[in-house]
Amino acid sequence: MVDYRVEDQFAILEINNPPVNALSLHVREGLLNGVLRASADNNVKAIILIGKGKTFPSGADIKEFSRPGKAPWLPEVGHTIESSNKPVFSALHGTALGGGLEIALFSHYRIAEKTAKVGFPEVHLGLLPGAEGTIRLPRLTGLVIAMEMITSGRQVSAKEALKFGIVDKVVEGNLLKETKAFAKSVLGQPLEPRKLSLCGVKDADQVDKYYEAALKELLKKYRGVIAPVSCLKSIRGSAQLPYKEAAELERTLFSELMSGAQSAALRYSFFAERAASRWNLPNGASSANSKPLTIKSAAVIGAGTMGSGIAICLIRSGIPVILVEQNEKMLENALRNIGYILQGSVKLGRMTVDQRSDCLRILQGAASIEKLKDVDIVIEAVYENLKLKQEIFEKLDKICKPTALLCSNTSTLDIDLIASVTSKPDRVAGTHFFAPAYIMKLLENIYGSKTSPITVATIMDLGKKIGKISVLSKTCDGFIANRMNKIGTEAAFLVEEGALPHDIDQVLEDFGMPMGVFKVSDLSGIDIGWSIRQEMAKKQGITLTLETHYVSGERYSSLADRLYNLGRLGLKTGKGWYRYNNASNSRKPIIDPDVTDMILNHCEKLRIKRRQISPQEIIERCLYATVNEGFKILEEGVAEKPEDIDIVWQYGFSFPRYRGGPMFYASQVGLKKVYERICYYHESFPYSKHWLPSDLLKKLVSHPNEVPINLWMNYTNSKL
Ligand SMILES: CCCCCCC[C@H](O)CC(=O)SCCNC(=O)CCNC(=O)[C@H](O)C(C)(C)COP(=O)([O-])OP(=O)([O-])OC[C@H]1O[C@@H](n2cnc3c(N)ncnc32)[C@H](O)[C@@H]1OP(=O)([O-])[O-]
Repeated sequence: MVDYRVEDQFAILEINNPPVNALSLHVREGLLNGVLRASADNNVKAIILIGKGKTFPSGADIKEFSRPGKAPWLPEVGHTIESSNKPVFSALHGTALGGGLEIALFSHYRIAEKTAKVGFPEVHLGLLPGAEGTIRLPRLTGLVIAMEMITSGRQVSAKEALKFGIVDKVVEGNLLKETKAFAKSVLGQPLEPRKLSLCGVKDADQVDKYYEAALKELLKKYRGVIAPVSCLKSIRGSAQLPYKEAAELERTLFSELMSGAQSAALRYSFFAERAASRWNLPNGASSANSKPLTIKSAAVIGAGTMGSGIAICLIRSGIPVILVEQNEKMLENALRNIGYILQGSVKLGRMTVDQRSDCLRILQGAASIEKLKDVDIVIEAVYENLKLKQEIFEKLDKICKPTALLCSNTSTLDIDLIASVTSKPDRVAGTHFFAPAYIMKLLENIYGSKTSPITVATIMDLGKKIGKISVLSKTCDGFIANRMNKIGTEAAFLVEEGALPHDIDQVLEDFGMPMGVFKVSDLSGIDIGWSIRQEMAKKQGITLTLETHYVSGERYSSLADRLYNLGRLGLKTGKGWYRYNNASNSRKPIIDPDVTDMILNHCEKLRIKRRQISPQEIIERCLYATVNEGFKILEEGVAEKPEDIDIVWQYGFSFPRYRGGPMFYASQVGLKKVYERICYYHESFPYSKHWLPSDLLKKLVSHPNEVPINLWMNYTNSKL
């Protein structure tokens, strides 16, 4: 794992632990032994640490964190490096992150290849740099930069690292050769000034001021998240305490974080995100054995908010797009708006003026779909209406080349029904973007019963290419995201029973959701949900009225329909579940007594006796109903694994990552407890079939060993 060789009186310790040279036990042993051996070898003048393959170590081995670890620990390896009698040079390329950067900070000198990046991403895992990174970085960069880098987890370029004093030289060409050349230029110089444990923090006298300012920012930016504040405390220790005591404080804070629920959830999320990109179809096809097609051109049908957003995602990645819209005025507006949105990206420094021009150059509008005969993929993003979509797909089937993929941005409709009107259902799939499509990271891809593995591979690959996190779902009503989302349904029932919209929003926001469900509903538009409900009613051949309380034996709340009838369509009309000050263009929701009156009126009409509802009940009703549906989704194979569901929730609904996602959250609460509460609510609300306990969940609780291991992750069994 660490190859040792001597060349030109340099001991080269080459770390070889693909794919990212993580600092696993054998790497730590190899480094420790290698440094001791080189230090004792009279033929060696200096030691070079370098990574084989694509990178210098990108951190500690995160997989080791879930099992009891073994010495030597990283700080011990680090101190052996620093106290060597020979100068140690770290030669950085790729991504020198976390423990990797800490090893470099124990070295006496750091040389970086021009394209290298360095950083401390531990905070994203709910941790802090635990091998004295929080003590050493401030000694090089000063407190402000160290605070910013460590609490944000930002990776900085080699050039920036040089400016900050993190690296001593940036080189181009052969990294090892350049490192040797640099080493020769400093050989013989005293090592003591290069040992960070012997240096002070330059701006230590300012620490309280910097700490307070940074803390204020962090509490605002990362509400409810523990690690950034612990990082800050440890950095403060680096300035206030003698080195050894600061290191002890860092270790204590690190251990606290490591044993906490947030880090467990964040580490799970790291692996879940990577697991979600791997997929298996029931017919044996998988991401491992299916090759994607190359997408060189695309078309988007419908120039509304979604269509325009999808077009932006594609052109930003260099894929030429034809945006189709029958209504000329709307097309003109959409093209102009896309220009404005990209202008906004330029202002935010996310793209250059030239990049914006390149994007706009590969975007063209068209009034009819006749022009789409040569494109590789079509993404339809028109109104959520099956008949309309089928008409479009029927036409596309005739116009597009036989190899073109035909995709729908539907959020609920059955892909098989859409595919059924085409002659090539194997080429039809769902590509469900989340609004705003050019910001939200999730792409929920949907396969139907006839979708081919090549089509699946291509849309999953396309997601990655356009910077999305792709998750695969089998077709069903609502797919993973919307089928599972029972928060809105239960929230409306809770309002009928006694809570008010802002009570529920507050509880959900305290839980960590960035925005409560009623605020989200106002933002996306009350009419959106209304038309979905109307479509559903039409399918069932029923008419919904404001007094409808049951639909096909299922409890139904018409509260949102009342808002729709009042023309309260949400933010766009200045009124919805909340009121908005349109005069000042404010998006800030204001509690509206008219809504409270409407709710009380509604309850009176339906003779519902209102009661006090606790925050605990709000969380349980909103989340456990969702989790129960998640287990049904797993049972039916709609989602292949719980990780897929959790990633959908993190990236589609901004579920707090530090809680892992609804399925992981349930495992942390304890599946037995969750199951018991689901049974209790099922008894209390027999007319809501989403409370009918999932068989899989029941089996997991009563006979965990009978559940196929790939359906659930290791974390769960320990919590049962
Ligand atoms: C006594 C106290 C001791 C305390 C010691 C504390 C030390 C320290 O402060 C703590 C840390 O370093 S915490 C760590 C701080 N460091 C970080 O947080 C860095 C985390 N890593 C990254 O950000 C990205 O992986 C890179 C940017 C490195 C590469 O991106 P890319 O090129 O797109 O590649 P990719 O697709 O992302 O990954 C490829 C494969 O590698 C896998 N894997 C990756 N890193 C791993 C790791 N550290 N480990 C294990 N595995 C790791 C990954 O799962 C995937 O596996 P799969 O089976 O193929 O799915």
